[in-house]
Amino acid sequence: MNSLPTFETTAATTAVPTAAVHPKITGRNVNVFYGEKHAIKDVNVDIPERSVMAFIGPSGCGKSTFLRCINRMNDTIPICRVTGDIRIDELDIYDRNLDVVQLRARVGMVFQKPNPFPKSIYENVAYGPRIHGLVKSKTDLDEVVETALKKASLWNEVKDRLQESGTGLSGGQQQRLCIARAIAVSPEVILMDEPCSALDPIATAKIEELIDELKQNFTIVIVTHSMQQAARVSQRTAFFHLGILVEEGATDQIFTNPVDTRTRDYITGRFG
Ligand SMILES: Nc1ncnc2c1ncn2[C@@H]1O[C@H](COP(=O)(O)OP(=O)(O)OP(=O)(O)O)[C@@H](O)[C@H]1O
Repeated sequence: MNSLPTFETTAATTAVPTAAVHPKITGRNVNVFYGEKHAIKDVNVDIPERSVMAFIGPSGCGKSTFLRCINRMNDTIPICRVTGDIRIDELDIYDRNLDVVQLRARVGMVFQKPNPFPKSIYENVAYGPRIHGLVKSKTDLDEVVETALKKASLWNEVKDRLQESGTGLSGGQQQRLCIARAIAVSPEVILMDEPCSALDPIATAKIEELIDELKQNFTIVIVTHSMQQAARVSQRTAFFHLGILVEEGATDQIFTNPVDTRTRDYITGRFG
């Protein structure tokens, strides 16, 4: 990192991206306010389909806030106001006629702390497909549960104890169960907010391996404090600082040849 060239600091907000590939998600002039607090400032971003984008940046820079905009989780915070335009495949997800329940089926979420329901392993996965009416019979449901658990690399560990409580699994298994629960409703996008921060290195490695496989079928956006993790799992990285998306690009480029001094300072450990 010491051989990095001298950098110019770029403008305060990101330019509108000119993506070569078809983006799954586009954000244009996105601003987020918590009351008077301006947490996200004029963010423009394109998130490519079937790949992993990492959001990195120092604590409080707005990574989770922006992530939560993508499935309108911020709607649950009364003082939060979002302006601008966010689209998934051209669909304006802030359209007032949009069904947010349907949106959250298309855009699944995995949280920092594994949060399985206090129900059986089977029920954790079966719940979503059942309430969204995705299955016609018990046989269908069994198949969906098995497929989701297999995709989440958990099936072999739980197939003989599907009726046991999901909360009785180890932390890493619980997180894979939460991923299976998200996958079971066939989302297009999976948002992950520091999904490994409560896990040990072995469980973390399993989740990272899984993320790598899942990107074949899903668009994944991950918030992480670990630059090593961002470098390992993502194809593109966006660096946030003080609510601004400072720089976004191919992960290799962000970590080896960032354009902006703030990005370089962060990845070389000068702040954050
Ligand atoms: N529910 C909330 N109410 C008020 N302010 C909030 C709320 N959630 C976040 N903020 C503020 O918005 C800013 C961005 O927070 P956010 O959690 O998005 O940052 P972050 O980059 O994800 O941080 P961390 O890495 O610590 O999780 C911070 O100043 C934070 O205090």
